[in-house]
Amino acid sequence: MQTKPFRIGTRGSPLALAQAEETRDRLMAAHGLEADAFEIAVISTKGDRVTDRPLAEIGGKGLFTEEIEAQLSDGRIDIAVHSSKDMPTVLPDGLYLSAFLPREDVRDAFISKNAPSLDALPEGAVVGTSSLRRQALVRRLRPDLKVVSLRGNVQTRMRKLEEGAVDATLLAMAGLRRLGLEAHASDVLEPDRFLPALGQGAICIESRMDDSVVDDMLAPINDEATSLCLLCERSFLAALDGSCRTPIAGLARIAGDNLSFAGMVLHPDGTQAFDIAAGGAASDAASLGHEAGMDIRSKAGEAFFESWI
Ligand SMILES: NCc1[nH]cc(CCC(=O)O)c1CC(=O)O
Repeated sequence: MQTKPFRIGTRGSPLALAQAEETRDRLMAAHGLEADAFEIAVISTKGDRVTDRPLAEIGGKGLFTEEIEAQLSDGRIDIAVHSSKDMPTVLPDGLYLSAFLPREDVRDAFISKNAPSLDALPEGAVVGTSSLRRQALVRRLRPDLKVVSLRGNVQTRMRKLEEGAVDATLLAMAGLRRLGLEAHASDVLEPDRFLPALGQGAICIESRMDDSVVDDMLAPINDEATSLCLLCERSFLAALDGSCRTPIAGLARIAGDNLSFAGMVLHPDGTQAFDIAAGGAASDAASLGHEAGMDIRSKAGEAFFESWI
């Protein structure tokens, strides 16, 4: 008798595939299964198909997840593997983030052929990134630089850099490492200066709420510390209710039973930023994140969020 393979849904970019394979490999190791017990199903999303416009412009939550979640909801796949940072805070009914893999490097990398660091770029140099958070942070640290949008997957962006379309770009260290491209990083930006995106570096697994077989399958590969950090970070994001046009950054870290969180919202032009630092028991991850979000909202004032939209 042939048993049905366990189906893992993912986008088709090299990074997404590497993440799906890492998940499969961890499941194989945890359950003593062979690779042929799994099938990786590549699913194309709107975010993958529309490549000529900035993401914030296409708008709509779940640009990279909708088609995958539709297949998950109706049982065509058993789990979906995502980058946590690309996941909206509200998921379709009946689905949830059921496991998080141990977090990779959370930091952003600075990549350039012309300068060893962001500080060393000559005045007026062009930095290409389509992330509103990275754009705002660069403008804040280096108002003299020219920031332009640069979309495409990691490889595409590296190619555009190579071709000289921009002097520098910024990418997540996590993605570079998963693709074996970390040697391309000219510098690594520390979170105290360049706060990463919420969820950066964490692979998450989405599944159906009523699927206890899948829950049991995922339990041994879930990383508890990453899971608590993401609970805090996603609660922060949910409390802020940020549109995809709001530059938002934040990072939770766990040491023993304690969780510390740093969060920030920025004006897209980098001239204004509000930040928050919080800490407490790791078991209070959700409320710490929520309160940090409410706090930063009242600090910034509602007008701040509406001033550029
Ligand atoms: N939005 C694309 C995306 N989503 C997750 C990562 C990196 C991997 C991660 O953060 O886990 C990237 C590429 C990048 O920002 O460089």
